[in-house]
Amino acid sequence: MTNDELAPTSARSVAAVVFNPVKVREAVLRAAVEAAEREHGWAPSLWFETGAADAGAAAAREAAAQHPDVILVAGGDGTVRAVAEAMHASGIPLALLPSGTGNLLARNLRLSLTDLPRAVRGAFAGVDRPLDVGFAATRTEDGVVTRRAFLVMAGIGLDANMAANTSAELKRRIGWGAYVDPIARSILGNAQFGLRYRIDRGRSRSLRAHTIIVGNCGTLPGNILLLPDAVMDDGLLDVVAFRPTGAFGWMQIGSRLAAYSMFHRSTAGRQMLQRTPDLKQLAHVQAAEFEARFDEPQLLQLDGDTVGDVVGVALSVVHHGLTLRVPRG
Ligand SMILES: Nc1ncnc2c1ncn2[C@@H]1O[C@H](COP(=O)(O)OP(=O)(O)OP(=O)(O)O)[C@@H](O)[C@H]1O
Repeated sequence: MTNDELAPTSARSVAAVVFNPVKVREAVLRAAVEAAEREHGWAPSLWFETGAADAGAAAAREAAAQHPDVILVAGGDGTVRAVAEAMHASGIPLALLPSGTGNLLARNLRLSLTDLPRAVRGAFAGVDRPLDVGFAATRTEDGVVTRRAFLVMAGIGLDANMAANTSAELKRRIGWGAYVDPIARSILGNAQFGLRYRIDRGRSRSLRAHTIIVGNCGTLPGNILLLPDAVMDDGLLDVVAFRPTGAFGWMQIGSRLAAYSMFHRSTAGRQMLQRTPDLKQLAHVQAAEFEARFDEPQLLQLDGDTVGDVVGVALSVVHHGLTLRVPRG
């Protein structure tokens, strides 16, 4: 039976499932979804596969065109990013079934990464919460401007090189440990780049940095808390520029990130962190918009996927641009 034949004809609710067949065990996923349909009296769900050349945009558009009550996304951050970009304006809630390697969005939302039945039940009977959607308008050397969404982070410099140089096979086998080698090489190379930037359309300033990360969420791979002030639905992006000078600078950044992870868990710890002055090597600012022009083309990554070299980027946020459906509690 095709999805058209299954399209909702009655008052029964219906879900759409967009899934990455490379990342999920389809039979297990279908069994969990069918169990939830029976439990909640929903119509049979509509199914859409992502493809090697299209990480989810086409599937998400087809899914949204059927006006389902919720769209479940089974895949990693790349799949979620592509799906959210294509369907966020529809207003249909999105439920995550984390199935990637990093699952950074799910980690930042503190969702279970292993309990598929719970994640599926959450899609059928969870609660809706708003999420800000980041947008990156990039300009390439030949003048082409492209606008893409991101939900977790945009990274320029070391961060984007890490995303580009980490082999998918290694990531699959050893997870985030695969990032150690590219990080080490980038630190030893200590390549900095020059840029001119503006915050919230203010004065243009220049800066040299090793890497710049602009986050909607604060936690990096390996559970490293990079942006302790980042809140996913506050209408703001958190911008941090890594500007270490030599090995000592990297050590200071390392100790500061360790302190974030250690103290952020308690209220007293968070208050102490708020009183601690920013580290010069780790300059941080919150903004609704961050624009940058680079002296040389720089690699950009969005939610872990490399976009390519860009000469400029404007990063902004749509406050409550997406509705997420998450499990209760
Ligand atoms: N049908 C398919 N066949 C082959 N490859 C696919 C197919 N559908 C999607 N892909 C590939 O899967 C990639 C997206 O993977 P996804 O983001 O789901 O997982 P991940 O990379 O492990 O996630 P994370 O960023 O969380 O580590 C896309 O680059 C896309 O090319």
